[in-house]
Amino acid sequence: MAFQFNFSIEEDLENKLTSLDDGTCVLKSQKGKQDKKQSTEQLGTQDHLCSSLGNAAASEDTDSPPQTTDRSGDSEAQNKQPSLKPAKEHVLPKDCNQVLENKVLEMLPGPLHVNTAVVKTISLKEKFPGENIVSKSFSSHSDLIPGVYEGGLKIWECTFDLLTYFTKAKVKFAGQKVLDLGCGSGLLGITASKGGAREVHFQDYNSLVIDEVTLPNVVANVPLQGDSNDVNEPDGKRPRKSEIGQEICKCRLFSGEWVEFCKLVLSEKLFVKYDLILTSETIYNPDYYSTLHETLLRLLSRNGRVLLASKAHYFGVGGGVHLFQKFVEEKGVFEIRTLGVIDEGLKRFLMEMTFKHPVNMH
Ligand SMILES: C[S@@+](CC[C@H](N)C(=O)[O-])C[C@H]1O[C@@H](n2cnc3c(N)ncnc32)[C@H](O)[C@@H]1O
Repeated sequence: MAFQFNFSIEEDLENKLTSLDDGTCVLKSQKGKQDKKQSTEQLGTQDHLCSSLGNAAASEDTDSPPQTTDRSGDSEAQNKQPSLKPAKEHVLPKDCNQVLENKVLEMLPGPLHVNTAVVKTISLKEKFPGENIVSKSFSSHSDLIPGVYEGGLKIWECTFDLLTYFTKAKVKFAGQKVLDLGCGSGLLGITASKGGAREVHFQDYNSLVIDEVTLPNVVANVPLQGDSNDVNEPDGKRPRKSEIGQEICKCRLFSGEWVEFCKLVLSEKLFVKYDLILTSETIYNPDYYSTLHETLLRLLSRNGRVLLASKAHYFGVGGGVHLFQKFVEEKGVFEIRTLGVIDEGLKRFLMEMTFKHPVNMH
């Protein structure tokens, strides 16, 4: 399957890269270490480091999580708890066109039922000088660093599995309120909005991911509410349905850790729960299962459903479908069932979760 990368690899960096047998790219000087290593870089052999390498010396996650623990100390204890990275909403800029400045758009290849453009970020270097999540990810040879960078800069394989499932199963988005949880590129939410969702929220752990990847992708693909994407704008100011060819979908973007994200949205007086929560490759770390489960429990509407895509197992981090399924079953709140198994390359699963006791609508 072809992958679309959001970051271009700078020439000098590219020259230092060498390919391993599994398609992974590593720095030539680091190949020896890589041969011995069996850790988080095994998080999916096909969607790998190359995507997060571009501009490796580049940006800074402008609001890195407050480090509640010293990561150089007892790493096992620290990894047990996701850092409580505060959540915030990323307000859409008045002039959305600005978001696409310095961005190169590419159409996603493959048999997707919607035309989706994704951005290649030319250079984050000037915008975010200094240390950053990209270079941290690069220097630790990892697609993610728990509590610091959770992998949203690239498009992970299971996102494409869910997109294919949407088409095959004719998933209905019309009129729904949708959450793309752990959105990264935001392709799931973007597809929902193209399918007529009334409102789509995007959440990613990292603020930089939202600003530099999700937001540009949303702006490039979703007709937004005038310049401000504000449904409260007087009708006369909004582009009419006929002008844009589809219903306007209200999009909101959030960064931060799941518990904090829940707190933020649930603090809104008029908050309405989600009809559909889409989530791809978010169950790799068993330490997060509790907060993820709690998030789904608190944010899903009683008759809503979660569509989740995951690899069978994430080497190095230890999570995977079976472990998560067991966790959910033990909690006893949701039904969890398998919708499909993709048995090429690394085995992957599509799962559905619904409340065991939905509200009787009649
Ligand atoms: C491996 S990436 C997958 C990105 C995207 N869904 C895809 O399939 O391409 C995992 C995503 O889950 C989110 N995530 C993981 N753990 C999280 C946590 N504890 N709190 C908030 N977000 C988290 C991160 O934002 C990250 O983007």
